[in-house]
Amino acid sequence: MTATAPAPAAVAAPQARLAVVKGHGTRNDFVLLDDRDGALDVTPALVRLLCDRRGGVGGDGLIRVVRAGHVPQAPAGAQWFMDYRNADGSLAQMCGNGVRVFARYLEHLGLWSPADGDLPVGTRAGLRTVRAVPAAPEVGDVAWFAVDMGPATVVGGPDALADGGDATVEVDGLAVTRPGLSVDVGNPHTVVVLAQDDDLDRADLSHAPRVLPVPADGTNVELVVPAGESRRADGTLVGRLRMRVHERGVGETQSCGTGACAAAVAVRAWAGPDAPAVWLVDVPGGTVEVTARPDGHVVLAGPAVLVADVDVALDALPA
Ligand SMILES: N[C@@H](CCC[C@H](N)C(=O)O)C(=O)O
Repeated sequence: MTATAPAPAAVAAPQARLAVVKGHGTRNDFVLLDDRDGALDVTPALVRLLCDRRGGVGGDGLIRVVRAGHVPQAPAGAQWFMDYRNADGSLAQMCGNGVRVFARYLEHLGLWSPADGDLPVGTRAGLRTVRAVPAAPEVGDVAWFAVDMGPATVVGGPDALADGGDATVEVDGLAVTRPGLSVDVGNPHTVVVLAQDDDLDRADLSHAPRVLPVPADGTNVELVVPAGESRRADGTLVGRLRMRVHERGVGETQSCGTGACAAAVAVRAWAGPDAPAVWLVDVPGGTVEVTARPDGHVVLAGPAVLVADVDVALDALPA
């Protein structure tokens, strides 16, 4: 009689895992992915699943860190490329809150340190440079990052300003259609200035505002209320805005960095040459600072926070 070998103990099939980090800038939140060697196939479906707030990790967008050498469209001068995707899986050219969180993530990965000096980041909108700075004095003694966002331009030029805007925008919850101003910050924005806080609070951004003429590539819509000016101890005149935003490819978010730049540039263009160059923009998720430099570039400053390391069980995501 031959001995029967004992049955092997059941071994669970190894699960496919993906290590990601969750981070945010003024509660505009992102799933961060380290793909430094460009080995991952990040499909729109995977982005949607990871950004899903119930079935996935949850985020307004996904940011993939990849060496610029692995990205044919990366601009010259960058070692790292920020591959930004909206929560619906679509590509966007630029994310102002995201690029600060990108820098914080590189620091966390040991791939860059503020002590190394400025960080040039490749994006689909071109090169953006990030550096560590102290927060605006109105906010307190915390560490921020500042980003040279390049030029932010009123698309229709002076004609659009003279006409009160180059678009009309219909927002649920607001009785009348409003004029909007198109501003290019590398990605498209339409800024609507409202007269009072009440209007801003009443706007229903659970649906996308309807913009005419319909922008060919969609747009991010910012609703803005001017909230006065003040002087800092060093004499700097600072304007203040309240802002809510409906983002292309996402929905209403708690903050939008490129949107804050667009809002400050639009209000400044309407206000004329004596308007402040520095603006604090209060969004539902916090405060960012936008500075219009004499050379036409805008600088966006604000916080960048990492909140969790997540080991995602890819098999658990719905097919
Ligand atoms: N939240 C971002 C902008 C992200 C891209 C935007 N939704 C688009 O499609 O252009 C920011 O902080 O700038």
